[in-house]
Amino acid sequence: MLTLASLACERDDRVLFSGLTMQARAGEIWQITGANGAGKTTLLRILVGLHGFYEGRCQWAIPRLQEELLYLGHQPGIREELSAEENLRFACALNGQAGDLMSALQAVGLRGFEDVPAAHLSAGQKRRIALARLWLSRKRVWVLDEPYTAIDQHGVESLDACLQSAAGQGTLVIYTSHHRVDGRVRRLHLAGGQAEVVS
Ligand SMILES: Nc1ncnc2c1ncn2[C@@H]1O[C@H](COP(=O)(O)OP(=O)(O)OP(=O)(O)O)[C@@H](O)[C@H]1O
Repeated sequence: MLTLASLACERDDRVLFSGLTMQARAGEIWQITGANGAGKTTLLRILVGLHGFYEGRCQWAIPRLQEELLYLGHQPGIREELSAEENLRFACALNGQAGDLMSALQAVGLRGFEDVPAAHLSAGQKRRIALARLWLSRKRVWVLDEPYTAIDQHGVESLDACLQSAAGQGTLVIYTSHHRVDGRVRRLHLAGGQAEVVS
C-alpha cells in the first residue's frame, strides 16, 4: 500500500531522518517511535501529504488516498463550544463518514457525556471524541499521531482492540506512540538522523 524509498527530511538544517526505505501493506500495524523532536509527526505529515519538503519517494498504491485516509493529528481537533456528539457529527460529515454515533461514543466511554460541551470535558475525554471516529471508519488507511495521549488504561485496552480489529479487516494502521499494541506490530524507530525498521 505504501512504499518509501530513500526518504529524507531536514528542518532548520537538521536532518530528522534519511535513507528511509520500507513497504507497508494492508492489514499491518506500524508503530513509529523516537524521542521528542525525532521527526515522528513530520513523517506522518509527509505520509498524508501535509508536508512536502522532503527528498526521496513516498508513494501510495491507492489512487485517491484522501478518500481512503483517516488522519488524526497531534491535537484532538475538536471545537470546544460543541458537544461530544456535535463534534463527532461534524467530523463525520466533513470526512464522509456515517454510522451510529451513539455506539461510537459508547465505545470510547463518552455515553452520558454526549451533550456536554467539549470545553467542559477533560483532556482524555476530548481525545476520546476524536478517537470515536475510529469506531465509525471504513477507511483503508489510518494515520494516527499519538492516539494514546491522555488515555487511561481501560481506554488504552479498547483502542488496542480497535486497531487490531481494523488491521484484521485489512486496514493499514500507522501510529506514533511509545505504547506498543499487543500482537504483531512492525516498528520504525527514528533517532540521530536515522530511521530504522526494528521489527
Ligand atoms: N513548524 C515547524 N517549523 C520548523 N521546524 C519545526 C516545526 N515543527 C517541528 N519542527 C522541527 O522538526 C523537528 C521534529 O518535530 P516533530 O514534531 O516531527 O517531532 P516528534 O518526533 O513528533 O516530536 P514529539 O515526540 O515531541 O511530538 C523538531 O525538533 C523541530 O526542530
